[in-house]
Amino acid sequence: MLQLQQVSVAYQSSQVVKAISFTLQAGEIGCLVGPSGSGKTSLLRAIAGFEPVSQGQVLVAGEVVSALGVQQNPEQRQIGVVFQDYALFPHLTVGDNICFGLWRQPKAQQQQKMQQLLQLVGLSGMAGRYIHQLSGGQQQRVALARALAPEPRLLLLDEPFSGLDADLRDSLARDIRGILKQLNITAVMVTHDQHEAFAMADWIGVMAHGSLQQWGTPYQLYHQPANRFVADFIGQGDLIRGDMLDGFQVKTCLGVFQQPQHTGFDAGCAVDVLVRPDDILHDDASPLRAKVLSRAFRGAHMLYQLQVGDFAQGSNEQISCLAPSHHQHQLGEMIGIRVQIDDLVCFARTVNQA
Ligand SMILES: Nc1ncnc2c1ncn2[C@@H]1O[C@H](COP(=O)(O)OP(=O)(O)OP(=O)(O)O)[C@@H](O)[C@H]1O
Repeated sequence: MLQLQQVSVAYQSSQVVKAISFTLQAGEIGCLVGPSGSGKTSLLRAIAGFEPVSQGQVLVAGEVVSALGVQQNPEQRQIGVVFQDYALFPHLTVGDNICFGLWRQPKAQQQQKMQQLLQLVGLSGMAGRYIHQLSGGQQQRVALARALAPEPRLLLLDEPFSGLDADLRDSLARDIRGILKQLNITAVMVTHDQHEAFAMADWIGVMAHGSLQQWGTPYQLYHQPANRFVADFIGQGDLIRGDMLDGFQVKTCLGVFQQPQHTGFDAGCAVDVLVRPDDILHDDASPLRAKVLSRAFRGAHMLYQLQVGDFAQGSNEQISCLAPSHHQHQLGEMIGIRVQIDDLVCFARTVNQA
């Protein structure tokens, strides 16, 4: 449904999006995440037709809508956009906001469509209200209904939840995903919040400095990050030193870990091994001991920062452990841990990190 082939975007001479390619099938939701300035909005604007591409092409339903010398305007593309600030018309009612893009249709048809959409976004009975009479979450639902009204081929959402508080963001993201799936709408959302991306996306693209670092499912990004940047940006984790015993096994201060596929590193290579907090299980009976350096209460869980390795040898490796919060341990205490790494992720150790 949406295909990006080597898409670049430049402002004057500076290239801010660099040769990005990905594909979304009909009904799939993709999210672009990345730090501020990584080029997410510029890429979204190029897909929408608000910015030209400086290289590559964008295809919607197999048709080239952007390429060098080709620039369909946003209306021709039949793309709906939901902006960060909702961009609703304050002088119009909810109903009139939703009908705004339907002016070509007969009034009765507009009203019917509007009522259907209000029901879909959970705002039945609110057609007569003005925008300032709605909460932020309700306003965002109106913005979604307005973008969906002309039945776009593709929906683009630019940081749609950033003005809302954290609890509401998560639940609205899940609701909106449900609505888009119900309508089988293909969508691309930009966010810098990975939790939002996890709640919404079938596919996530991680961007840094204008380049796509990895395009994958949420599971792949978390468990099989392609590089250090993705490992660091997605989820929490620590890197500990490892030495490859062969292509499949690595020795660390937490023991030897292995995986059935070749790691890409040969015997003797010095690597860093990614350890996620959920790889570390707290177990008082375990002979593997770790020292509590700090702890942070997270409601159901306590996040412990632990020192591991041979302390006598001056090891200062640190990992995190997410333990049920009714296990209360003091700073400096030695606790038992077990390690359960299902996906082994190794990166070449760089000189300054040795
Ligand atoms: N109209 C413009 N003219 C010139 N440079 C721009 C323009 N818009 C964005 N940029 C620059 O392009 C780069 C990418 O910006 P962009 O807004 O696409 O990033 P982003 O990842 O969406 O950031 P944020 O999360 O802060 O919105 C930045 O360095 C920005 O300063």
